[in-house]
Amino acid sequence: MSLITFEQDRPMDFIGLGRLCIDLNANEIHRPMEETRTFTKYVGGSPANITIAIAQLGLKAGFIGRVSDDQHGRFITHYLTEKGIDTSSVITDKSGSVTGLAFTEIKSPTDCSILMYRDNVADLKLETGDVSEEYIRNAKAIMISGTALAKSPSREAVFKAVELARKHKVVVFFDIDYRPWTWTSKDEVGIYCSLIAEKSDVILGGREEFDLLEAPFGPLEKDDRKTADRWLAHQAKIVLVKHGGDGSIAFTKDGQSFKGKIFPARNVVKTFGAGDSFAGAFIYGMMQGWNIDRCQEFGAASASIVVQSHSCSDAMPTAEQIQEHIDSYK
Ligand SMILES: Nc1ncnc2c1ncn2[C@@H]1O[C@H](COP(=O)(O)OP(=O)(O)OP(=O)(O)O)[C@@H](O)[C@H]1O
Ligand SMILES: O=C(O)C[C@@H](O)[C@H](O)C(=O)CO
Repeated sequence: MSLITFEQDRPMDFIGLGRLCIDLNANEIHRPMEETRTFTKYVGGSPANITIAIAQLGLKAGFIGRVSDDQHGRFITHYLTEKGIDTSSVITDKSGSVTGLAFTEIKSPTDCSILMYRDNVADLKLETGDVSEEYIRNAKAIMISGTALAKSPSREAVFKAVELARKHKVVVFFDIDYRPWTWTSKDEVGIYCSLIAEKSDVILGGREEFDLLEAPFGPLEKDDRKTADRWLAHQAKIVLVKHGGDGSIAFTKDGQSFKGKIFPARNVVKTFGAGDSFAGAFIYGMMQGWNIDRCQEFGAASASIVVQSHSCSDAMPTAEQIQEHIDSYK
């Protein structure tokens, strides 16, 4: 029997929840931000990227979020619509908030960083009233981004969405997605993200992200198996710990673990976007009923494609492109 069951009678496959932002990726690569003069604009925000990846793979996706009432907000909503993503739960925030910006610095294929401007951002204005029970009930799965827990009222909106998802047997994916901006303390990150991790079916995060969840409650052990067991004792059936270019390990409720293979990128442009493309393709695989190994392989191949591209959202591959990439390593 499969570890995760997706209710098949739902018109929507997947809902992303959280930030809808803009990435400004440096055009002049291999130099510090101080020397960068021009950037290319893309839709960004990790949960947006994951939802775009899933739509690109042919699944029916929607989004719950808020955008700013300006040109940037409209740019994002139009882009999602063009990608076939349902935006009926994407609300235009009228409070004078702005779109979050991520300036990316590409110093070398291994040295990349992100500088975020996130004061008064629209995505964190998401309210409980924006979360419709009917919308959630119509989906097979929902993905929560940990950053949506950084502030109220978005925090309460997340808790409402997760409770409704549980009530209607909608599979809850939780991507810890830690971004230092907008949180007020690390204890706050650990405590709120832990509360959602306890209620989630599948948890994805990097080693350091899982450490943040454990930090408020005792000395860190930095042990993937122990981390997984902590969450598998709650609701989780799969805990996936990501280790950058070294791949990932998936731990399952039945006590097994699976080390994901990687497809070393031949021509890395930048490192960010790997996690989002991995998550999109991994979730797609799960929704096809594939075994964990194959889901991880698909995720890793998608990430390998995206790190060789300038953007994240625009570069999300189709299922055929991912399969071709896998075959090219045989
Ligand atoms: N340089 C690379 N070449 C090929 N595959 C990679 C590379 N870097 C990462 N990956 C793949 O992507 C997966 C996720 O990467 P990573 O652990 O960096 O996620 P992340 O930290 O969430 O990424 P992001 O930088 O997007 O936030 C890895 O498990 C691996 O399969
Ligand atoms: O998540 C963000 O807000 C920024 C992303 O769009 C960015 O490109 C990235 O970091 C991908 O992991």
